[in-house]
Amino acid sequence: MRRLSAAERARIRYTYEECKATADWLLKQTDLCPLVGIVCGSGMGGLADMLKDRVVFNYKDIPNFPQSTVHGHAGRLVFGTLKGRACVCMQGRFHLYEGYSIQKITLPMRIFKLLGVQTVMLTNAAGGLNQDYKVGDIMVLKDHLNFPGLAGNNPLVGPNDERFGVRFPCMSDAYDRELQQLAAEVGQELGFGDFLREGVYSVLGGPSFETIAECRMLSILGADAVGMSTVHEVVVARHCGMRVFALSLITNRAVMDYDSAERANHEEVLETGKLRAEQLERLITAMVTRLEHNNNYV
Ligand SMILES: O=P(O)(O)O[C@@H]1C[C@H](O)[C@@H](CO)O1
Ligand SMILES: Nc1nc2[nH]cnc2c(=O)[nH]1
Repeated sequence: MRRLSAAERARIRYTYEECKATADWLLKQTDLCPLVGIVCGSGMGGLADMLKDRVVFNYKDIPNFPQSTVHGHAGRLVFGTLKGRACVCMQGRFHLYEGYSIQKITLPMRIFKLLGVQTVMLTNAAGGLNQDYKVGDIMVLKDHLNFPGLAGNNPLVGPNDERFGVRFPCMSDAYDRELQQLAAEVGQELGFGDFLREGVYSVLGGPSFETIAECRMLSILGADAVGMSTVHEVVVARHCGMRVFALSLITNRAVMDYDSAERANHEEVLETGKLRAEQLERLITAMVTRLEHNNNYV
């Protein structure tokens, strides 16, 4: 992991004007006006390579952007087209456990909004809690359990700028139902029915994986999968009015049994990402080509 400077760590949030300056800086250097923003989960950075006519920015060169510090998160913002549709893709995301504030790890969602993005498609690697799930399954998120948020660590804590959104955003419609339906249709057409699921994702702070008792608790509470990301981004994306679709690649089975010899590890997570890379690319590409956008959207 790269060491963070004290100054990088200290900065908690960015103003509307600073976010706008970052978005304008990016827009000046590309002719593309992306309507779709994609976030690559651990080991899924290959999704960004499917874009054509690419313009690539290293996070370290983007004003106000944090830096990726996790293996499997390259740290590049890639503009490009997918079957002619302009997209922007984060090849690497930020996590709470990297030491950034929750406002900072979600900054890219506000940049997406100011770039003109209307639909955000988030991917993540997650441990499967649902006993019916297998490694390699793709779970479309229908809801989440936000443990940091329930404990007071929500990215919207602090002064609210109405130019982004309202003080008290609704989350009962966080995951767009039409997009879930579209994923199911496209998945069936591609022959992915056997490994496409839908479920509830629970987020914890990480970086330690869960104990057996924690996995059992999450399962009892209704979670189908557990991870360390996505939900914070969803909250900020919904706050500023973007449509959200999210999926988890089940990269490992959460250990629920004291007799089990299984041990969660990041290498297995990255390996499973590689094995399902092609199917993930096909699912996302097919969905993007069928997304409808309102050109007058503000
Ligand atoms: O960015 P995601 O949520 O895909 O990353 C998951 C959670 C941890 O960062 C890592 C654990 O292997 O994968
Ligand atoms: N918290 C958590 N995150 C993961 N990311 C990939 N697998 C897992 C897991 O088992 N637990």
